[in-house]
Amino acid sequence: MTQDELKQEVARAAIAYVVDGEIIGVGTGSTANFFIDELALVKHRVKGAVASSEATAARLRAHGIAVFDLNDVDAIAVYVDGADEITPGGAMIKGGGAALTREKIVASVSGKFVCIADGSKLVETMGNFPLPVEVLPMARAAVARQLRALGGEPRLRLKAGSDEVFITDNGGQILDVGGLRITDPAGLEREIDQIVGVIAVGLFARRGADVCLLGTSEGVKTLTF
Ligand SMILES: O=C[C@H](O)[C@H](O)[C@H](O)COP(=O)(O)O
Repeated sequence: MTQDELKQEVARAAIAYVVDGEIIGVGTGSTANFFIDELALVKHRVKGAVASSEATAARLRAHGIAVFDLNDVDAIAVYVDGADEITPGGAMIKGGGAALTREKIVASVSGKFVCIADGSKLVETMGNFPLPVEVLPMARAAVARQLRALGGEPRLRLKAGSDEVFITDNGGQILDVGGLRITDPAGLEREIDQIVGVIAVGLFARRGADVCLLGTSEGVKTLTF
């Protein structure tokens, strides 16, 4: 099976977690896009969605799914999103698609985090995938120095195929931090969160996944944490 077929399988499996009549939290990225397309097939079952990015909001709307502002929503039963890496304990690196801050906010008010990922995302120790850190533009160099002091190798994210700096939906910039071997995800998340100028770090350890639907050649495996 191709990676896209695995993503589609887990996206389809995630529909089992949709709660009828509720507003659902929806993540960002290629796997989340497959989920949005599956959700569209059962859209009569949900009241609508809270989106974790402008791109996700646009895709939901294109399918005729109502998009709610998080400020108008008290609680979300289920949040469905992909991951760049996930450990057997349910900690994740996210933000390859630059949506980490809004993803973290929507996940924080959601009762259940359902991670959907192809099997290549499961790792014993995270860090091969450079850790995204969203920063205020004026603090970029100061934050980068502190990330270097933690042993990381930060690189400023540029727009694909260009020399222009990538700007997030929030007006932030992203430092992709290589060279880390993340043996204590919750500790590192706390440490990076405390650096002044950081908007959010793409480590989801203190609020990790509750369930991971993992796409493998033997079918969808369900990991619960
Ligand atoms: O910012 C993007 C998100 O954290 C994505 O969930 C993550 O990058 C995984 O994306 P994909 O499903 O495209 O591998």
